[in-house]
Amino acid sequence: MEEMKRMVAKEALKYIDDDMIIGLGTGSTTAYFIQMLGKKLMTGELEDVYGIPTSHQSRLLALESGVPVVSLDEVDAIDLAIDGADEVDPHLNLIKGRGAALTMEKIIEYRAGTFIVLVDESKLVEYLGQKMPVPIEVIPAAWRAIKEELEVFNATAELRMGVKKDGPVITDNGNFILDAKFEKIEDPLDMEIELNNIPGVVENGIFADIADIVLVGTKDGVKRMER
Ligand SMILES: O=C(CO)[C@H](O)[C@H](O)COP(=O)(O)O
Repeated sequence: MEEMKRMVAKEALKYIDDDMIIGLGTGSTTAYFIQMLGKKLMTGELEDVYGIPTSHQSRLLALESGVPVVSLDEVDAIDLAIDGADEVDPHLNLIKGRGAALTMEKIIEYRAGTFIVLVDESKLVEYLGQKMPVPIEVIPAAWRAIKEELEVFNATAELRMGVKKDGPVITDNGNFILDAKFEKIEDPLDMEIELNNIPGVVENGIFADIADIVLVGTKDGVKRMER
């Protein structure tokens, strides 16, 4: 599994040129990419590449790896974004947010000229919701009301609890995460919009029609899916 993650991260480097602004996703697969990008910058193989982190995790790792960072309000455009995913359907719709960084990830990746997703083959599903719940970032005061309102969509939601921390997970934006298990998400774009219409929802982990390229690590090498 780790080898597949390294393989796709290495492949993603081929899309990076000098003078690019790159959205830096969150998670273990993107972490390999950030470290490899740092090495290319240190050796001078790449120059003047700046990263826009999507989380504290990616910001700290970028700084540690030698990737200079900028924020969204300092740039005119984002050339490319690289990130992992928890599920990918055949139309390249995604579920993201296991790392609770979905809001900033969507803010950056929606605006990137090209959004490239890095996964291993275990993340490929026939339909969204097949294996994973949809993480939903919510304003803390609204979590219980939203949990109940999600029943309209036949979804069962759990408040995500911290590990090595008592009580709920607090996102980088100071909010809670509800993990909502759906039976089957028939229309990802429609569900993404519906969920964001619930007052108190900050953002949800369905990324419909955003990914341009998915690089899939398999036992036989890297496969490329394109929209
Ligand atoms: O959405 C995410 C974080 O919010 C991650 O990109 C997603 O969970 C995949 O992570 P990993 O590469 O560790 O499997």
